[in-house]
Amino acid sequence: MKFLDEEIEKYAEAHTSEESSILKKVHRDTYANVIMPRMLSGHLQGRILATFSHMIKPNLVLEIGTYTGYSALCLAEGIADGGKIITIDINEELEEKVKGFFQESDFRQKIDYRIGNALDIIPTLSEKFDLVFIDADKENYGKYFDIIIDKVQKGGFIVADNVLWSGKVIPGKSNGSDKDTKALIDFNLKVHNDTRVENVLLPIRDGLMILKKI
Ligand SMILES: C[S@@+](CC[C@H](N)C(=O)[O-])C[C@H]1O[C@@H](n2cnc3c(N)ncnc32)[C@H](O)[C@@H]1O
Repeated sequence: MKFLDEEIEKYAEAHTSEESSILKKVHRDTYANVIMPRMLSGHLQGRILATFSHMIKPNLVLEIGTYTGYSALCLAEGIADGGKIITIDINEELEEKVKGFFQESDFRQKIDYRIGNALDIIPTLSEKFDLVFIDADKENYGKYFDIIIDKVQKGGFIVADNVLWSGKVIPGKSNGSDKDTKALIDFNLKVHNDTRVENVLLPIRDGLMILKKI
């Protein structure tokens, strides 16, 4: 399913700042050579993530789900001097390619790329994050929230991708029985009812849940 009406998406992209040359390269290479390229955030969502990063000016960012590095490069754009993004992915097959992209970018010093299961790595992190982007396996979204919430600064943000799941989270649009749909329905309800955060569900692309820790 296309996330947005095609004409609207084209118009929005035509009136949005261009991607950098490295982002264009990651995009092109991912679509030519990597399976499931639709997982990559893309032009419009990438500029939104970069804008959030510029607005927050974070010292420390955590990303769960690097894939080919597109969103990590966008999130790195607004990081304060001396700050960094830790980005985690379980897929070691993409490691060399992604390292090459990061190395080629202006943000090579700011990106700490780790390979492994985020559920194992996150509990070992002692940092406090200003911004967290959750974009990995949907069935663990609730667990990711539980293990990161105490590692987010007061006033910091968590952004979770794909929370609309092509509309399947809407009552009656699916029977809600596949595990990813069920996990996202549970996640949306869980964070909406959690008094430690304020939230807004942005119906952009496949849905971005924005949580502010209060
Ligand atoms: C949707 S893609 C990420 C897309 C990327 N954030 C972007 O916008 O370009 C999801 C990624 O999560 C990774 N992933 C899945 N389960 C994981 C886990 N338990 N720990 C770390 N990464 C995981 C997958 O290997 C995949 O590369």
